[in-house]
Amino acid sequence: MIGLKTLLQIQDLHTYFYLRKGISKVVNGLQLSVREGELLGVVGESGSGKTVTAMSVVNRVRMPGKVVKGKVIYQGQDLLKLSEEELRKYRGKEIGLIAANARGNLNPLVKVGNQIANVYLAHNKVNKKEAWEKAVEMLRMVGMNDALRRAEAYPHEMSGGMAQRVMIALALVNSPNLLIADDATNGLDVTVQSQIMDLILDIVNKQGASGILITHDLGVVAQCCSEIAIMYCGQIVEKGPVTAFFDEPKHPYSRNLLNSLPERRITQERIELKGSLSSPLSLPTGCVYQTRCPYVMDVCRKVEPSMLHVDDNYNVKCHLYQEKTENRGSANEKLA
Ligand SMILES: Nc1ncnc2c1ncn2[C@@H]1O[C@H](COP(=O)(O)OP(=O)(O)OP(=O)(O)O)[C@@H](O)[C@H]1O
Ligand code: NI
Repeated sequence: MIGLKTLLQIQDLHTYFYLRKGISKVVNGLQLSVREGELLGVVGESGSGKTVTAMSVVNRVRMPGKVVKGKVIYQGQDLLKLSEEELRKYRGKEIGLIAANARGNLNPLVKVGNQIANVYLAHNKVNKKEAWEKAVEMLRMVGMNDALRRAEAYPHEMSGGMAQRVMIALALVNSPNLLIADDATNGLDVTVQSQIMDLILDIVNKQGASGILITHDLGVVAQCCSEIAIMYCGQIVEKGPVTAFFDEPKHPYSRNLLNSLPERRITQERIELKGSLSSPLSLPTGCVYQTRCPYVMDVCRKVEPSMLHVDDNYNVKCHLYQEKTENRGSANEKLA
């Protein structure tokens, strides 16, 4: 995978919520890049800011939230600098988003077939009939029996699994270059979950697209993704190839995550660790993980670590590590 072109680069992203009780710093200087053809799994505890990050990437954070700093560079263009109208050319076309909570993101008043057709119409030179046919074809592709009849249905007439499939059809109808799936299978039963995962993988592979898979399921990441990023308090604290990560996670938080799994078994259970995340309303100075870290040092309470490049395509945001220099190899002895 070395040398592949970067498709998306998130630089120093900060997204804050301005609440009555203070400023909630939900995303704090997040750095992340996705290369072409890569499927990146993003994992983190509930509340670590995964969804807010996904919404920030497509500039859909609304008051009281706001992206206050940073860049989201997609194929050389900073998406955060675009007007709403310019952005629309990217959303639903270049970038497909499967949002958490499918039903809440569908329009309750419009037949699902029309919702898909409208997204197709907006980006393609076709007439209404052709767009409708495309919608039905998409519903078929996402595994709906009786797609023609389903296209005529309203969201409330569908089960959660069906609504999720509609969301996927919507996200994929214009063959996006980048698919962002936020907890796409959350709340669905296990069989439907794996069908939907297969579908996403199949489409990403067939279209040569890139994907960001936001999930609690380390097993899915181990099975499906080429890269993994670990999120903590609105930052990516570790990112690297999946095989290297599961061989030897580097950040103390990642180690804690894997060790918390029964017999290091990778399961589908939601991640829950002892102690709680620092509140985004009062983040400590220095490293965000200092309050839970067994290796905490003085420097961690004073200086925020930078995202270090410790090995080929491998990054860790932790004072225990040193930037890889040409002759030194990876500095990973301190945790051994
Ligand atoms: N509209 C909002 N107003 C205030 N705070 C918000 C809002 N949306 C999100 N937050 C806060 O941002 C933080 C991160 O939320 P987010 O939904 O991104 O977490 P997540 O990692 O996606 O969690 P989960 O795994 O449960 O989906 C939380 O502390 C949440 O309370
Ligand atoms: Ni979420």
